[in-house]
Amino acid sequence: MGTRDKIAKAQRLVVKIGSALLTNDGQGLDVARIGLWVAQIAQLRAQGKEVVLVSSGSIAAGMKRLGFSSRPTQVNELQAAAAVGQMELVGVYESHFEKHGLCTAQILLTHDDLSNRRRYLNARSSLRTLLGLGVVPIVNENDTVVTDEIRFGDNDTLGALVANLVEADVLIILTDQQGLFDKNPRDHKDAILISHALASDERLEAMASGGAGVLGSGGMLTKVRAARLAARSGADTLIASGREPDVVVRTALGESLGTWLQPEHEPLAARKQWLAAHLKSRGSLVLDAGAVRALRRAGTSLLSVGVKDAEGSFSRGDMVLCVDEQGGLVARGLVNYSVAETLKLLGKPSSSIGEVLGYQGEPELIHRDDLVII
Ligand SMILES: Nc1ncnc2c1ncn2[C@@H]1O[C@H](COP(=O)(O)OP(=O)(O)O)[C@@H](O)[C@H]1O
Ligand SMILES: N[C@@H](CCC(=O)OP(=O)(O)O)C(=O)O
Repeated sequence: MGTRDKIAKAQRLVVKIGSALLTNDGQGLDVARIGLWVAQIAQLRAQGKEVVLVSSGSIAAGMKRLGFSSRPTQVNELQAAAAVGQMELVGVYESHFEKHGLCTAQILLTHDDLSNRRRYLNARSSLRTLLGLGVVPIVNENDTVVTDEIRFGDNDTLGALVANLVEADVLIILTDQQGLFDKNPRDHKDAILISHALASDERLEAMASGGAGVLGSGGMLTKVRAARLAARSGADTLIASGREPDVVVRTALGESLGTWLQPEHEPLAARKQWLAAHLKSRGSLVLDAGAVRALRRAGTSLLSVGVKDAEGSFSRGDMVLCVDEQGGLVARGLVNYSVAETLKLLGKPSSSIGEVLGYQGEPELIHRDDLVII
């Protein structure tokens, strides 16, 4: 079982601070407490570690500034609050970090920035450059321009994707509870803290499905899912209380605080991680039993001979789901042919592609480098 001293050994960490913590019971930002988290991050930096901070709080800060007494429901008002509040949020961080001689940078990301491979590579390169220069990047979702369909929504997911992006060793999620309990501690006095688990343990989702607090967005469920996402690139996740004094520093010294969720598998290669996490599927392919076996056991490419049906509106290069004949998800991958071409190739050997389509493309429907087995 992995241990929390990994924080002490970690070279690169992502620290996520949630809305539930950052705000003074909905009364704007808790500036004094932000100073305490900044001091902990400064200690990590002083030990030579690179830290990316993912911080929520723009909407809560903007609400106070604009005099909204409750969280607006209209998207344009939420976006206005985020635009106003983000200014204050980064200002507070900048002034706290400055006291420790540290320089900060603001990075606002949207789903598109991470799902478009070129922009993903650009985001990765700027973050790595900033870290190399000793800067502490402060990331938030670009709430002012996102629409509902493309929102990350909660910052736990964003934190995990950033951990993937920079290949962090550890993702630390600071929230208003001591960690993940076996049930929502807000509703159950007898809830028990989970100290260690594998991020992939399916029982965690049921424990975490108790909903979010008034100020937060995703609750524990998005934190558990974030841990699973972070595990794809090999990162361990700590979910802990940001109200516990010096929680990060004490954990690094070996104290058993919070919930530690560790990866089970070897990290996926960066390209496959990106594939698994970012693209929305445009259709699906139904695989026969032989193809399912070949993909699962031998890690082969997917050939048209093993595909029985195709649906959706995908083009060459789009992401499709590969399902078995019972509808169970087997893999995701980038397909080499459009849906119209694929339908013509169903059940046919690769050697007939030239004859069926009138031109010779790749012999595989999906190359194994472009496939992620689920
Ligand atoms: N099993 C659980 N263990 C701990 N907290 C839980 C659990 N289920 C639901 N929660 C809720 O999740 C909340 C934290 O999530 P959220 O409000 O989204 O915070 P943040 O803004 O830090 O992301 C807690 O206040 C708690 O009420
Ligand atoms: N991007 C939003 C934060 C979304 C949010 O509240 O997320 P979380 O902290 O995970 O509950 C903001 O800055 O207000």
